[in-house]
Amino acid sequence: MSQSIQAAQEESYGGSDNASGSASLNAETAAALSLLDSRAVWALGLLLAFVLGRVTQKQKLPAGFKRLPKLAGLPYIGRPWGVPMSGADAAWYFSQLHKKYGPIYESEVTGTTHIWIENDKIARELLVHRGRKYGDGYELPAGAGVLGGSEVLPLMGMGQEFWRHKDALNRIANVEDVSFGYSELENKDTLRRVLDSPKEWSQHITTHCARTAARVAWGDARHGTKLMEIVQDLSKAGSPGSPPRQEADLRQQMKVAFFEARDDVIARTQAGTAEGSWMKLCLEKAGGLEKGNLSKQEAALTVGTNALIAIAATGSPLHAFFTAMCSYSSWQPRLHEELDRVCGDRLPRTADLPHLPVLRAVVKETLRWKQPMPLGLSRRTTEDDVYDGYYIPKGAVVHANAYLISRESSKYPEAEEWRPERWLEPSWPTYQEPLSEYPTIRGDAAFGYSTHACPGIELAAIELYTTIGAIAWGYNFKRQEGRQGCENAVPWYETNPYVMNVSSQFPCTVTPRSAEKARYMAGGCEDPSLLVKA
Ligand code: HEM
Repeated sequence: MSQSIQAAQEESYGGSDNASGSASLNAETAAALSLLDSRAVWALGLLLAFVLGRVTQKQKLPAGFKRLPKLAGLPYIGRPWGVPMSGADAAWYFSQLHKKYGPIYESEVTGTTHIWIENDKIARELLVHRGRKYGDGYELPAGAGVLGGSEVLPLMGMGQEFWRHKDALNRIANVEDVSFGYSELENKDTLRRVLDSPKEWSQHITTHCARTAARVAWGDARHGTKLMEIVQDLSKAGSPGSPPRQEADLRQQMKVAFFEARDDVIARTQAGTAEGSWMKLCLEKAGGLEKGNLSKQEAALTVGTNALIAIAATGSPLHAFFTAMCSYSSWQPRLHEELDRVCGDRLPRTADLPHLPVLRAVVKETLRWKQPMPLGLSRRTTEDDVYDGYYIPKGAVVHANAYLISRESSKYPEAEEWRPERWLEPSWPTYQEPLSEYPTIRGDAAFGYSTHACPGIELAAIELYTTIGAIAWGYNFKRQEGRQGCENAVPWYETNPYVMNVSSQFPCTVTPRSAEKARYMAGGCEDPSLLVKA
């Protein structure tokens, strides 16, 4: 076909004595035509595949069941495109689909059915009440190749091994003093670092999370330094196209760090100098741990990955708190008034929490507003199921979209706004009494639903309440004004495909609330080498 059109074209140009010009023209024309040709073949192929797909799809559905609303896609390959890779776009993308397809729908990617759940009622019905059918592990991009599903709890499938690890984790993560008192000790040092270099507030928050997690995990904050590097590398290794070599190195790096930290606790326990920690509990098989009976190797991996998750997960709402303070500064006087009235000239403690409803509302609303895991943690179904007449196949990947669930309009009017009053005033649908107990982040959907739901919720609660309380007790926060403010916008929402959402550092002016508070915060810092960003 292209040959005859080429001949006709030569004729219409009437030949040429410029041989090279003619040759290049012909080459261009031929290329364009072959592109046209290939487009036609593609179009025909796609049409054929579409028709075939419609037929086969209809055949696959068991009799008597309805098919969930399904996102359009290509047969066989399904819909591998669509979900934006990063930024607020992902959240926006799903809100548009939600409007069109409703609260539960499916899509297909290379033969796997993905189920998208976007309301709390359905998420609870499927993931809680039928939890065992919806609890199989699903390899995440950030986990694939780094640590296998058989080694870390969040990626494990259901079964005896899962329950043995889960039981052990629940025990170590829920002892009477979940943070062993380290959270409050670290708060004081963090305030000191922010005083020393306030522009580096984001770095200080990450340092705070790493030190606290390392102390809780191994009784020594120094192990946190390595974890900070690993958390950064882990997100890089999870990027599409990252070389397998890098993942293998990271896997090795993680294991070395976890085993070294474990051996350090063994040595300190033998010397009688080990402070309280998850690892010490495991080694002593304290608090009923003998039941789970994790080997030393399993304990090293369980404690290590738990510490890594704790750093990334708690860092997210701590960053979001700065965003909220810069965007809704009128709440600062109300928060300061409560903290001064209840705590006076010292930092807030766990025992103060029943008297700090405004602080708890600020924390809960921050968690709702900027979900740390906006698209949840995906699970696989272990058997076929039927919901409301709709067929959900075995092996489907189920995503509970935390971002949209936390924005259901009947429950959360003005959902895009950060409004702590929705937890404090009876006119809002989410209000609950008594205020000495509510609002609380315990049981919050941000910690997941399924049998895999977060075992770190108690530690997260202590850390978020006391750390945000301490920072708010000591400081005023202000976004940049004028031209600088326009150039350095406060980030709205950053979702990414790697599970955890943490905003990057943005310019925020952080100043001590008074000279007296500054003097208090200046006193003491356990590790002065961490005062300035290395
Ligand atoms: C603000 C802080 C945190 C948030 C928002 C958070 C959220 C979550 C979510 C959404 C899940 C998945 C639940 C599901 O599959 O349905 C999860 C699982 C998990 N979290 Fe957290 N988490 C936080 C802090 C922590 C901390 C401090 C620890 C450490 C003690 C921790 C350890 C874990 C572990 C080990 C899992 C996997 C559990 C399993 O697969 O059974 N998390 N978390």
